[in-house]
Amino acid sequence: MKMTSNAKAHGIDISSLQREVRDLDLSSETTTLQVKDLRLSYGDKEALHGINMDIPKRRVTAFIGPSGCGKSTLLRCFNRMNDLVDDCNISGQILLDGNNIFERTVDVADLRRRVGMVFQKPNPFPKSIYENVAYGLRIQGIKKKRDIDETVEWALRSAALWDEVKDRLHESALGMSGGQQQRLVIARTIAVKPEVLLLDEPASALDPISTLKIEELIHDLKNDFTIVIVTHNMQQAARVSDYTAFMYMGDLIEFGVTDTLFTNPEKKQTEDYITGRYG
Ligand SMILES: Nc1ncnc2c1ncn2[C@@H]1O[C@H](COP(=O)(O)OP(=O)(O)OP(=O)(O)O)[C@@H](O)[C@H]1O
Repeated sequence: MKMTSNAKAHGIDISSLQREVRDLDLSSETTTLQVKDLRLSYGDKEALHGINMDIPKRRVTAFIGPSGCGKSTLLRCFNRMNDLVDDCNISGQILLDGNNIFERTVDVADLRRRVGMVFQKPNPFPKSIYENVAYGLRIQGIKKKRDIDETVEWALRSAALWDEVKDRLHESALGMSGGQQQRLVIARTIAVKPEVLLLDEPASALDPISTLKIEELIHDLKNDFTIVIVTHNMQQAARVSDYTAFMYMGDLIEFGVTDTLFTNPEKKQTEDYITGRYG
């Protein structure tokens, strides 16, 4: 069944997206990541001013908003990548399956396995295609070749890359196209079976065909993973996500079902942004 809405915002015709009609409702979702009064400062400049939100399990959540509003900063909190930034102070909580990820006892390497991240620019290791995907498994101590072979194939198939690379698994990953490299990085990330996949503008460095493949991949992967994607491309947010969060200057302005947010936003700031009045 297709959507029947004719609403258009920012040139986005939601009715043309041909998505299944589902009764999405944030309040009836299971929460994977719960953000509670999260504040973050770089030095004396506060970049997140107290964010509260529940990221739903096995859905795609998009973060949109003008440059500098804090999308990547918030995304990086979910696997504590901001720990690597000097002079960065965080208060509040993020609960992953109910446990605060900022607790001292949390093993950050384990957290980053459970919450994997893919960046804007594909960053394959200078190793073979096979070894890129096997890398995380070896770190986990998996030694049996058959187990590694099976997971490498599963991850490459899940990343819609297997058919393109199965005959050259032992060639360098650096010889792949940018779009293939990004799918390889996604395969590498999912090989260790994370619960959450963070995607920071994963297609912005790619051509339109590779972008489409990444978007199709996101659609397939949400059956198994909770996905959070930062994107500047509102058409992309509308195409791939179930829920969208609109941020502005360090605040979460509106968070809800993507189709509703794009066609009938509650807040004027959201409407101004999606209709192209600023940003
Ligand atoms: N490492 C850092 N050190 C200091 N300030 C930072 C750092 N990273 C981000 N900021 C500041 O924090 C604010 C939010 O930045 P962030 O990159 O999260 O925004 P964004 O919405 O992802 O932007 P863009 O869409 O341009 O990537 C900005 O004012 C930015 O200058």
